[in-house]
Amino acid sequence: MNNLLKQRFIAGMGFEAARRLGSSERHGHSFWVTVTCEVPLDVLKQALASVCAVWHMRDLNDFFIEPSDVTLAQCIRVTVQSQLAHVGDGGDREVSVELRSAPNVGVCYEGAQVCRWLSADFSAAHFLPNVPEGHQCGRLHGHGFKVKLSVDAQACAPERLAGAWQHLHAQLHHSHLNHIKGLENPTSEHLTEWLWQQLQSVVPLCSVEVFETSTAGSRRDAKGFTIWKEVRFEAAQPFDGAGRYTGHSYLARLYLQGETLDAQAGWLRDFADVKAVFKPIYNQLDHYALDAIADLTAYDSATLAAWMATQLSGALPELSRVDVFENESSGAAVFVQEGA
Ligand SMILES: Nc1nc2c(c(=O)[nH]1)N=C([C@H](O)[C@H](O)COP(=O)(O)OP(=O)(O)OP(=O)(O)O)CN2
Repeated sequence: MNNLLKQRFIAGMGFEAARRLGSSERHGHSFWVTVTCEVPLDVLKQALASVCAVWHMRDLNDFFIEPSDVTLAQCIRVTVQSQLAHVGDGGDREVSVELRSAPNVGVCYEGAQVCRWLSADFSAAHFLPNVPEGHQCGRLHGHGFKVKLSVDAQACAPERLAGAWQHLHAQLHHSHLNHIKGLENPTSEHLTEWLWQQLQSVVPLCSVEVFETSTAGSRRDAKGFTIWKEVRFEAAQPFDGAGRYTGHSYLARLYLQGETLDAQAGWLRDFADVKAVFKPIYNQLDHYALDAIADLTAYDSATLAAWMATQLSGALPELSRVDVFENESSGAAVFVQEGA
């Protein structure tokens, strides 16, 4: 197998603006926008900043009759794309846009599809009955779970999505998950599958995500399952050619993908295994300077993510993507593609 790496930078930015939608009163939002594209991070940030600057502290109805999340995301995408048309060899750039208009709602524009998402919480107890003896998840414990439900934005209004979730929240909140039919082995993967089955005929579903802890979770979509595990580390980064350094509290997010789950365990791979495989890499990074790593050729987040993906792909054949963030506004994603 030859693993090809495709890298994309991720830039995030906020803006404050007012709007009136339908018959609602004029109200204010703290919007947050994330754009992903292959162009260098500083170029991407500049393009995003030029859109956000125009709308910041303005009334969005001065620009649009109905400044819905979908309209704003579409406009950001087209504007960023046109700003990037002159970069490198030019041509159309694939730009993904995620717009969060409130802490729990937003839209995501990827490829040709615009998805509307709703995030929500529920608190519940569970244990995993099929883990090896002594595994911490074999004991009865609990989580403040988060879910993120994404639907086709053109075919599902926010109220319909919220209504569909209310019904499920009533079943899950303050429950013992193992007692719910279909959740006898309530791994994150089984929870996403259960939610997928419950919602599929009710709303035009794109994906279901379950955040079991603040560092690990699972996603179910039409292609199958993705899980992620996050690890934070503190490192110094060479800043320029003159010997200056800066530093970041980095976040690495490792994604594993598969169509089917281990029948016994009910998961793709134990989150704890993913963390254990990452540990030797973590040990080289945490509280070190990045230029102490001999085979790291540059110190930006894309190079770091690619280096991690190369180190990890042998031990984690299901690895599909590695994200590295320097902070909330600056990061990169490296996609692992199986090549010929
Ligand atoms: N693929 C899966 N692996 C694990 C699941 C799961 O549902 N799917 N569940 C668990 C446990 O329930 C556990 O609560 C979460 O695991 P883990 O990320 O290992 O939890 P920690 O709090 O120990 O992780 P930190 O790295 O300290 O944040 C186990 N695996």
